[in-house]
Amino acid sequence: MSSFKPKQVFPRRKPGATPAPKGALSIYDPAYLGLDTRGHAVTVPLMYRNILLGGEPGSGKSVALGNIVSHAALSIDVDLVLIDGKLVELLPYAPIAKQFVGNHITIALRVLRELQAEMDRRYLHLAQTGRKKITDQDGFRATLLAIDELAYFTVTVGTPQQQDEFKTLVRDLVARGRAAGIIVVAATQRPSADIVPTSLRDLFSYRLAFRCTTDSSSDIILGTGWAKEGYSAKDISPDTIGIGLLLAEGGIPRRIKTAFLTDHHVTRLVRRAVHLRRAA
Ligand SMILES: Nc1ncnc2c1ncn2[C@@H]1O[C@H](COP(=O)(O)OP(=O)(O)OP(=O)(O)O)[C@@H](O)[C@H]1O
Repeated sequence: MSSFKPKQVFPRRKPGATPAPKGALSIYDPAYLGLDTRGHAVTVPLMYRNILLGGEPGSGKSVALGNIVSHAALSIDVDLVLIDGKLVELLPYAPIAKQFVGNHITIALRVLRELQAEMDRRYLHLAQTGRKKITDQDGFRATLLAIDELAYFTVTVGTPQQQDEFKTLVRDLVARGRAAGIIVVAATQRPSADIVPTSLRDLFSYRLAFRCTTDSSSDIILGTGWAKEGYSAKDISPDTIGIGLLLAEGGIPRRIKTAFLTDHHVTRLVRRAVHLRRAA
């Protein structure tokens, strides 16, 4: 197996700006997710992308989401907005998050509305400057919005109106956020059409399906027809936690094993991220 050493990339800066602190990563560089079946490192680009993670409870979604959020934590050129219906999964990253929301739909809606307004401001800037997407030279920081458990906010808590508003805001951010430098990474343990309708799923350029109970729930994450082609997350054995099928835009699903950060790793990583962000 090959071992992966994350590139220590110094975020690109405007000419004349103070240099980035040593060891900082950049959101413009791909995030390390784990290994493929040949032992090769698997990375996913984050900037201008959205990522959907799905699978049954305990299959490894939060660990994968943690890998992505960890890359963003160490990337001093991105703000983290974390919405965690389970409260405890993303909580360790709260010290470096611009906004952290637990299992509170009213606050989650307020944060999403603010992000939508920010996205609109950025589109106005793009329109005024005749360009199509925000870059690191624009003076706008990238934002990573991570949502752990879509279903919690879209079917479990809140009134039907709040749940609908949550769905609408997330859909808008997934549909229009990329060019505005807003990355959405969302996880769900309920891969069903009411939680992830096709029209929403298709907006995610990267999809990662962990073990699913049926071929159709696997297809809900990866896309219709993949199970028939032999790519179904139903075939992942319950004993193999952290194994998933990763579909990258335009490719075919690839079996991967995610890297596993222990609580201790995460604590140390966040401490490092706090230091890097203070020094930036
Ligand atoms: N890549 C991995 N390597 C080793 N163990 C893993 C890996 N991924 C997950 N696990 C183990 O499986 C447990 C469940 O994983 P995780 O919390 O990510 O599942 P989940 O799909 O988010 O579950 P739920 O939907 O119930 O929250 C983890 O606490 C960890 O012990």
